[in-house]
Amino acid sequence: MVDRDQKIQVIVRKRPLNTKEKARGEVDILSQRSPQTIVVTEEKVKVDLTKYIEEHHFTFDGVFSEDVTNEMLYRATVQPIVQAAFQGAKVTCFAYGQTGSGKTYTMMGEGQTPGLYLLAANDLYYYKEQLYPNIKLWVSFYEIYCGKLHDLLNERHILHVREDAKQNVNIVGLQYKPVDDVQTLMHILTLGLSNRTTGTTGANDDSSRSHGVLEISLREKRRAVGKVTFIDLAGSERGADTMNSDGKTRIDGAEINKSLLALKECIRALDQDKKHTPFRGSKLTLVLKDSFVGNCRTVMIANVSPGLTSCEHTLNSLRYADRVKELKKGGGGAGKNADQLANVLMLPRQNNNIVRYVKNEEEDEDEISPKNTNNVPKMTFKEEAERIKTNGTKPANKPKSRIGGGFTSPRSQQPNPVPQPQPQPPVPSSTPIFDESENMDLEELTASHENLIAVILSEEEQLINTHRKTIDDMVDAIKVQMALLSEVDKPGSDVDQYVCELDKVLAMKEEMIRNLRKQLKSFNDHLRQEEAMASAFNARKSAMDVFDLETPDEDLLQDMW
Ligand SMILES: Nc1ncnc2c1ncn2[C@@H]1O[C@H](COP(=O)(O)OP(=O)(O)OP(=O)(O)O)[C@@H](O)[C@H]1O
Repeated sequence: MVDRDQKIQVIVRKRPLNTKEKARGEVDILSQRSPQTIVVTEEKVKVDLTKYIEEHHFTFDGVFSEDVTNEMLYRATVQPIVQAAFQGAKVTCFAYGQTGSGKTYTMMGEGQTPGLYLLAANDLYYYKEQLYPNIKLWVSFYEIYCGKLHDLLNERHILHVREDAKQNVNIVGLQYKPVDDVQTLMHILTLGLSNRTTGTTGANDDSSRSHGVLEISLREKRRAVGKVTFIDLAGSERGADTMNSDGKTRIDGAEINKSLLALKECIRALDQDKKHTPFRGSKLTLVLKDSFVGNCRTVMIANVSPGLTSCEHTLNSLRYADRVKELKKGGGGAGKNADQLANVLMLPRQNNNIVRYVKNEEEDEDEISPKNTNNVPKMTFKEEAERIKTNGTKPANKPKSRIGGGFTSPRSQQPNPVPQPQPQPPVPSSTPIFDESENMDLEELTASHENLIAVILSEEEQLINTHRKTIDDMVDAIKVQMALLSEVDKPGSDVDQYVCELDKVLAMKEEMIRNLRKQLKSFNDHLRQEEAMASAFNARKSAMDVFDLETPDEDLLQDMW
């Protein structure tokens, strides 16, 4: 059983071999040696093709074998800390692991077997009824997919994250449903899960590429008391799709990778009582900011698959979990390379020569958040419009406008038909396509790729916001022009005034389009650059694989001697 006073518990759960794996005659490579230890038995082949076995030992707060039920797991891990939520704690439980390793089975359960969501809810209701009758439970359920938040209880509506003046992170528009009993919660969860799996389309879109976040908040009247949050993380191996042939899959994979690395750093900061938590490192950690500061109880469950074919992923999952919380310094699965592994990207080991580094804890959080390396000015469009209003087109001794001036016509006016934006011709890329790639090694290439993906993700969001804002402003501009026309048609109207106002409106429209196209071009250039970088990487990687085959590593040569 976990120690209820410990802030972080890292535990490992092994699932049984499934029917397919058994039918294939797969060997079980995982054995639990003690309640805290698990051993991976990896079969390796020397260059002379003789086989040998390498054992990897890992120690965690708890190791649970395939015989352990969801209920047993719950009693030992989450139940001891659930009640703390009524005393103001933020209880958070993560399920981490490769696709198919049992994350959803653990969280949601299957058939008649309830998962942690329902087992915890049962206990929360029990405590509420027995001890805290004034507290109400509210549920929200959303997913983070490709860096965007979707409300699973509101038809996958896109949600936006905002930080207020007090630096509280708010998810604007997220629906919270009151739940008075476990049956209602069950119903809500089923609805949310159906939105999670059916709401996506396309070959690469599935729930294993998204993080599912279920939050049960405890509130007394309007006051937040505490909360229990469950996060069914994206399949950990999805982060290795960063050099896939499909651009969307690559960007999505990089986002997953970034979020899992940022999550590891945030939990480590919590574990080590660091003053600074790098929660801005990803959308996932930003929305979970609350779970990394103050009165927190966190359980990370690393789900692992036992089959030989999953060996690489299982080792990566165990190494990740090992780094989340170091139980014994320099030990566990990290072994002699602990320091280096602290920063290694958790890619399958065939990509081991691709080493990527994240910032260490001492560095400023702003350095960890994606850098805005593009040339798009930081100025918001509103500021840009203000600038034009005040500097750009303001005529000297401007007569007071008869129609109020400016773009913002009152919302109470009759809506005008929204003009469709003119189709934009493709913008030729003038940015040099990744000239330096030829001089970079794989490590530098991977780091640059990571930065570029961060830029692309933030540019995409900015571009869509600017586009939306441009359409709104264009509608306002049309209203202003219609008002101008109706004024100029009146007998005795001031034509000079009309000319001056119309000129101002047209100049602003031109500036809007210019700004939008500038962002579009930068985004487009970066997408092309990313493609070029991915193909440079793949070419370099293939060359290295050939080299690796021809050059056996030193350990193996020594073994042979
Ligand atoms: N502990 C377990 N006992 C019995 N069956 C299990 C266990 N864990 C997982 N399974 C089975 O393994 C399969 C895959 O599990 P699950 O869907 O939970 O994986 P996952 O990690 O959530 O994958 P994804 O990332 O695709 O959502 C399911 O059919 C599930 O029934």
